[in-house]
Amino acid sequence: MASENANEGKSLADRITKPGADSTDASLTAANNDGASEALGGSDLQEPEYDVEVKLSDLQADPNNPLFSVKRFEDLGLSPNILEGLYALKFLKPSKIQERALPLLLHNPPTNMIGQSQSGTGKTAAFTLNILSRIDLSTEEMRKTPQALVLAPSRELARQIGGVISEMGRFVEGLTVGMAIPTDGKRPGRVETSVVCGTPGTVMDLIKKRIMIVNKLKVLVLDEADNMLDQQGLGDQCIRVKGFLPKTVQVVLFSATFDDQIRLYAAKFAPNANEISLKQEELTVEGIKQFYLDCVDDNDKYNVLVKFYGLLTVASSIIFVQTRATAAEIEKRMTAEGHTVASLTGGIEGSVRDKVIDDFREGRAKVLITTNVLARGIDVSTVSMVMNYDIPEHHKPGQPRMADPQTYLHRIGRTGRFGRVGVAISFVSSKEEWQMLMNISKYYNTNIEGLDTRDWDEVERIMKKIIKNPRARGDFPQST
Ligand SMILES: Nc1ncnc2c1ncn2[C@@H]1O[C@H](COP(=O)(O)OP(=O)(O)OP(=O)(O)O)[C@@H](O)[C@H]1O
Repeated sequence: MASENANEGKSLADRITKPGADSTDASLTAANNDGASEALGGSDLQEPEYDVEVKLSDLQADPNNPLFSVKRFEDLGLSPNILEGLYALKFLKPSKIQERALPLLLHNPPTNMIGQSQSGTGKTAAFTLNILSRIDLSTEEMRKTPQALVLAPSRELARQIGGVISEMGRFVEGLTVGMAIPTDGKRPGRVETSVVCGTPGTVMDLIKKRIMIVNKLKVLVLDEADNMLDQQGLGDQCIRVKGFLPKTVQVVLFSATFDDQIRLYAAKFAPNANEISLKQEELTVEGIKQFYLDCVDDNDKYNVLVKFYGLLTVASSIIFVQTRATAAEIEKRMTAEGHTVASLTGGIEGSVRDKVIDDFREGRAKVLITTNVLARGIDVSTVSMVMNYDIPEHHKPGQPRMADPQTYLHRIGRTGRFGRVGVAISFVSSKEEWQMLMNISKYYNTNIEGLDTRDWDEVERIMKKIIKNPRARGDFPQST
């Protein structure tokens, strides 16, 4: 039965242990096919997950759902060894983005792509299947030559994507996937893998030092592309990386969000691209129920937070804050009060970050306090609740506070993955913050409902009512 399966409710990323974790070189690790299956640590992916199947088949039959599809993976021109990887993962049908993007991505001659779909709808598999289809592993030399490069905004996301590619390509003979992420001061080794996943700064460094040779590169993917092209530092580095690549490289940009300005810019970065886009009001995921909690002032936010965690047992949740200092402060206070929490922010050494996120994935840590560093892409299926302790905002010195709707959408998208149900709760401690949240609500034409902190029984009742799906049992707030 599904509940006895150690992998119940786990997403692909959850099931994958860190790629190349055994390697002595922390930055440049190769997870080959054998390593990928070893990474499962004896877990049984074949075991039926009835709840998932029933739920997914319902959703995938609803034409309005982003998981809806009329096609089968077999109709999308994928090779048998790639299909085998999908079967092993129990991917029954493509999601809408996979169904639409794959024929365009796989078509020859290769054409650039700017692809948009809601959070948790399977963009990673879409670009992974294209990569696996395009790389040439016919000779030993080619197997050691970087042919596909995926850039992501955080080391955690780069590692996650590397794991997904290894796992999905576990039946593709000769596949190796390398990580190009900061090494905590250790000297990186030469990149001799056909697929490389990394962060732009490190990749740029490796290319400049000629540790990574890119003249045979066929595919460049920017995941979270709007973020990658928007941020001053990341954007510059992405442009410089692209400048080193063959002119024929297929540029693939994916994200859940592309505002108008970035879309124009993306079109320059990926010229003549096929585009798949969504309207602003189509971006929110139905399974994610959005709420806000009124707090008297900034200090009161902490009281409300611990009250919430005191009343309800939450298995896996993420608390998003605006600054590293707030993350450290909440971690300290919650730990002192006996809560088991972990914190991951940009200031921490890479190897420590890896341990924190791996502990969270494996369920050893249930509450993760973090900044926007983990707002995007992270796929941990057991996350049933996201807290916006601080409402995401743009920082423009000297200007009035302004909500950041894109970051809001990505943060809340860490729950409700691929048809699952989740809750997002934002803390509001002033009129200004309430206005910012209402602006976000208007931006997406979505409802963000108030929870009354004077009646915690009611709060608990509402929370429990949302999770009707038995799969959510045990990973959602329970009465203590
Ligand atoms: N066709 C499929 N069938 C079943 N599960 C799938 C399928 N495609 C993807 N998934 C699962 O859905 C989850 C979300 O996928 P993924 O992380 O690629 O989302 P995403 O669209 O990149 O989201 P985000 O915008 O948040 O980065 C993953 O756990 C993945 O394994």
